[in-house]
Amino acid sequence: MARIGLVAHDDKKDELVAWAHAHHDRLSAHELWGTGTTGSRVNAATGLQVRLLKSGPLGGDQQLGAMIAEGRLDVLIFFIDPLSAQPHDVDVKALTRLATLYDVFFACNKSTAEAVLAAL
Ligand SMILES: O=C(CO)COP(=O)(O)O
Repeated sequence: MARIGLVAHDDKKDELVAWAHAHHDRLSAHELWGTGTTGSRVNAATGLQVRLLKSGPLGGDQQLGAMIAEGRLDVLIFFIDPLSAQPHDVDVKALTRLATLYDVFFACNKSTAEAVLAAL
């Protein structure tokens, strides 16, 4: 069982929800964590039990970063929107930096998320 963080920027939330729905059975075998809005949407649409952190712009990205730094998260699935500026860009950078630094599985698009999930 892996500990997986799920996050998506607003324009990518539909895509992440659809991906989680498509992989419900596989994902249900893992411990799921999510930023507030993303996690709530996945829970409502799929019936999965994502444990909710704060919304990303209110500290949820940093909570996931802290989990990575403390060795409490194995995988980060973060559907990033490359076409929109984010008001909390510094938090996004901090999270992606820690995911890279601590060498956790880190998928920022759907194709990579498919590969990571298949590898778990
Ligand atoms: O902002 C986010 C990632 O940077 C995601 O946060 P929400 O899931 O709360 O929208």
